[in-house]
Amino acid sequence: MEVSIDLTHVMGKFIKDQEYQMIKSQVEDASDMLRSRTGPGSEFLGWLDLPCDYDTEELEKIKEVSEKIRRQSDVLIVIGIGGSYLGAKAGIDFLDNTPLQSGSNQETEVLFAGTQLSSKHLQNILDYIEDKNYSLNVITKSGTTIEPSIAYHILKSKLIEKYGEEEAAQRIIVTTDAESGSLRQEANEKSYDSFVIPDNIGGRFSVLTAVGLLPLAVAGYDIEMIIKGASVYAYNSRAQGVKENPSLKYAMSRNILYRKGYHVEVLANFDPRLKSFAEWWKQLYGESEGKDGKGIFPASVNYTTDLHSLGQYVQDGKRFLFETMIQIKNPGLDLEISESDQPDEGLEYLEGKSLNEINDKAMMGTLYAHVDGGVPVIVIQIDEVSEYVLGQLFFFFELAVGVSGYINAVNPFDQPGVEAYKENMYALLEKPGYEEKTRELKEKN
Ligand SMILES: O=P(O)(O)OC[C@H]1O[C@](O)(CO)[C@@H](O)[C@@H]1O
Repeated sequence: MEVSIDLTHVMGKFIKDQEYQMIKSQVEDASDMLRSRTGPGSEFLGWLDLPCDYDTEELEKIKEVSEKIRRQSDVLIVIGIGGSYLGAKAGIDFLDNTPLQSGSNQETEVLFAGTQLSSKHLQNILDYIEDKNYSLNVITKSGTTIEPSIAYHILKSKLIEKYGEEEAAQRIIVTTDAESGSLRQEANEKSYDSFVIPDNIGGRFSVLTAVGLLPLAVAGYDIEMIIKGASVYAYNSRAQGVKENPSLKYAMSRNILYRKGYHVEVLANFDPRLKSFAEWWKQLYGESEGKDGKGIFPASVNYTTDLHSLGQYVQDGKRFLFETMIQIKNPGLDLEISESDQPDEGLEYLEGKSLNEINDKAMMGTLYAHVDGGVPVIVIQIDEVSEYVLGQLFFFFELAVGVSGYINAVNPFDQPGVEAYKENMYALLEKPGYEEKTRELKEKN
């Protein structure tokens, strides 16, 4: 497989063979529970067979609608938050060939709105699209999330102002629940192009549905190859035990480390194309595992940049961290260091070497240093940057978190904790239905 895991730098020093042997049966039980759909949250396991049983009609519809958007618009604004945008952003930034701005080399640029409540951010988007043709893809499973609802409200009224009701309806694409919510109703009434987020797939596991695939197709990427990568990984992993299955090995090793007091996992990359991928991973792991007073806290660093900031803490600070480094074996483009015309520049030892080679040494140097400093380092290797590998990587992490949550005896498919702030916010905004909470919060002041 194009995604593999290397435990050389944790086994022995941080994980004893007996620990591995003793947790093995728990990992296999957790995996069986997932596969047999007998564990908590099993009504949300639609993602598990999704890539292998992909609905070809749905895929064709995604491609058709993406072509229509590409024909009519310079910009697609994806409106969504959490699982309703992180996967698309992760994929677009991972596959992006231009180092400076996400999506900027594409015919139709993909921007994201509704990802927070900043007026400045929204105004920047409004200014940017002023003289451009654009479409909106509003993505929300619940249809009630406040950030995308506000962004949609503002952007839709601008769209209608610019194009009129009739043409605006050709430029709005809704991705939401099959039946419930006002957005579904609006999509039906106005005949918008629309996609369904299946009931049995939670937001953070939805990247391989139209949620992630439509924006990726609009950005010009081969979504069939993404599904192919995920399906090959999903298919092969079905028959594999802990010894062969990279997701199970990952779930196993991080749980052994967690039990030994390594409570924070730092996902480290050595390529900015993986920066947004880490954001997708943080939501997937944070919402799936952080509950019932338990769970590994998922954090991320972007090396070598962060070696000059957080690197100090990782090397030398409090010892409760373990690192998971993603290594791209063939990163593609490789610049060579030419001969210097200034003899005392101090770079002579690098002449003739390439940037990828130097980056590789930076990674190995960091890995050895961190292991010596008491940080266990798991290495996940991917062959290259491609749609196929992206599909594999998405599925690798989804499968691992399902198993990992079960090993730690939590329901990895719910997220009750995110409601607390929402209730307070609604009460403070005096939303009807929250009167009692409003009174309670006002008494705090
Ligand atoms: O797609 P929705 O319903 O707008 O939700 C967006 C995100 O908000 C959350 O519910 C958390 O508030 C996530 O689980 C989800 O991905």
